[in-house]
Amino acid sequence: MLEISELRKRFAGGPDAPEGKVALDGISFVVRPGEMFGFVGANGAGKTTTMRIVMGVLQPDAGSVSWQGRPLEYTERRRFGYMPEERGLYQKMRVAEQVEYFGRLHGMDAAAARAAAGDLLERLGLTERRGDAVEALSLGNQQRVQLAVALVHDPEVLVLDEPFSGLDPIAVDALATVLQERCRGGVPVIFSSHQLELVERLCDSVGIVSAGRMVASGTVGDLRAVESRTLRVVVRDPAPGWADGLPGTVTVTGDRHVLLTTDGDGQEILRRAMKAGQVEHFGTDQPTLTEIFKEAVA
Ligand SMILES: Nc1ncnc2c1ncn2[C@@H]1O[C@H](COP(=O)(O)OP(=O)(O)OP(=O)(O)O)[C@@H](O)[C@H]1O
Repeated sequence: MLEISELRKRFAGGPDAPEGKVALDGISFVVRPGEMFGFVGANGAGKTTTMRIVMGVLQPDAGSVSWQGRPLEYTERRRFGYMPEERGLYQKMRVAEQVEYFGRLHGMDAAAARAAAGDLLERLGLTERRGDAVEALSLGNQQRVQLAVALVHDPEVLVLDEPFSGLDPIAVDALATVLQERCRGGVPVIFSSHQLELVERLCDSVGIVSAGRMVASGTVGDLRAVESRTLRVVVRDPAPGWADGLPGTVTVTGDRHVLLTTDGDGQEILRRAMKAGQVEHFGTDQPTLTEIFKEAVA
């Protein structure tokens, strides 16, 4: 597994902030083979810094990164697939040639690189653009090429900084399918994203980072379990004042009254609701990842 332990990083200050900036304040998490890990957090929370340290682009002040129980070195990192925040493609090089070239840089022979590039370009919807220079592509299509470059050498681990940003819904689905396949094949995948519905849909586990610290992590199910549950009761045409004295808030739409509460005795609330009118719904709402995120970083 990939193990990130107690990473700390402070950037040197400039004239405006001589004390410097603590970007990471003890970040730890693990990603297991076959696990898709969604790395989420507000702008500036520390996601990119963490991924750069994992990839050896930056050195931490303290902490360590290990893969399969051993500290990560250049040789292992070479077998990783990385999509950096600062996208890096050769603008004049043609699309297929570029993806093949990166495959060769990772040690593939020419035939294997050509086959893998052709397959990925097909999967990511770029076959018709394979002969175009990268600079002639739209930003979203350049992003697809960047993804093909990260994936071409069949990496052991994938570290992707906002891979879904700027992609249209068709490309999002194509990339999600490719990543899920790699994951099912045993590859740990870390990706950062601000698209929380997507993270919720795709990821086995999620880490929420805030100001350089991991403030919540686990499966979306685990994170939900520690959230306060909201009870939702919908009563049709109830007697006036039916919810007086009950905890929570009532909103009225037409003849439907909706009571939302995180407190109180559910059975008592149900009895009152049934006495007051026709109960159309009685149950707890599952918080979305967006709601969990907002609470965790508040
Ligand atoms: N090279 C640098 N020099 C100084 N400060 C930096 C540097 N790189 C990052 N930082 C600071 O470290 C903090 C973490 O930044 P980082 O890019 O890791 O956040 P992020 O979670 O990836 O944000 P975003 O969602 O906006 O991409 C920020 O306060 C940022 O300004």
